[in-house]
Amino acid sequence: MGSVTTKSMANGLQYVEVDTELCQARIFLQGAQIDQFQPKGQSPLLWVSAADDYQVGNGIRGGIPICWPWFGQSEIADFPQHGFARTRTWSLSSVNMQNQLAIITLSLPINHADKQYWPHDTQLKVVFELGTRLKVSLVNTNNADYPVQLTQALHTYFPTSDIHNTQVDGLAGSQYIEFGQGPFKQPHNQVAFTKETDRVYTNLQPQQIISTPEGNIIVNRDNSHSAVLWNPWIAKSQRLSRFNDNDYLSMLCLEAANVLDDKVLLQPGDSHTLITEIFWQDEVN
Ligand SMILES: O=P(O)(O)OC[C@H]1O[C@H](O)[C@H](O)[C@@H](O)[C@@H]1O
Repeated sequence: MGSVTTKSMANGLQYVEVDTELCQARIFLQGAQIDQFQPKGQSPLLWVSAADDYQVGNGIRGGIPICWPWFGQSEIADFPQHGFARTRTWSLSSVNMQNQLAIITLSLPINHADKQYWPHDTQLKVVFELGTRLKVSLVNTNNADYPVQLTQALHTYFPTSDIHNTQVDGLAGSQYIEFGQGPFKQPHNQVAFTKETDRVYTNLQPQQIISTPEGNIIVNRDNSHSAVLWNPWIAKSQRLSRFNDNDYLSMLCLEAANVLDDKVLLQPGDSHTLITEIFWQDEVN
């Protein structure tokens, strides 16, 4: 039998600790941010910077920050990068065990202050399904009587022991925008890392494979035709908060998204679920 326990850090940050026959995981209520997921007998699937000190009000530099209700910079100056969901305290709505899967749902209460950013009557929840795989479903529902538009991303940080021996496959047919330039046609099915990479891909196939010296990580997306591929490389690593100068050697982000022409347009009463599922290709069962 597994255990799912709610705990607190000394500074008050609350988290849900999951320890089952299939995996070990940890999800913070702040940001509904999962920072640890490790299938039993396998390597961790999520990366977190050793420089992060888990402060109240900061997103954690690793795991899966939830970028919502916009990705990147808002069109409105002074609005926070990647929205506000990643620094708010979410409510733990339910915890279930189904077969050996732990299923944990959190929802985001929109308080009075947040209405300056998001005045719309919508509901946001996230469902984590934790087994040998990690499935994350971000569910938006529009309760307003007018259409609502948003962008979003599950900003997943993946580990590698050597970025120089890491590549991402499954990019054929896509196009990308990088550093404000483009769109460029993606020339090959795969990308390796030799410099700062910060690409917003559109028209993207639903599966990518990250090959690392530790093995292949499968990244599936559903209801998403866009994704962000990011490695800050040397100079940006030195400027990033909660990030060590050499951290770029041991991580990459591949972020399941709804951005650019893949943004979400919700008609009154409609729902949309952005899904990502990640697992080691050679699962141990
Ligand atoms: O530092 P943050 O606000 O967490 O953003 C971290 C990164 O997120 C995304 O991947 C963006 O494409 C990058 O440009 C940005 O640097």
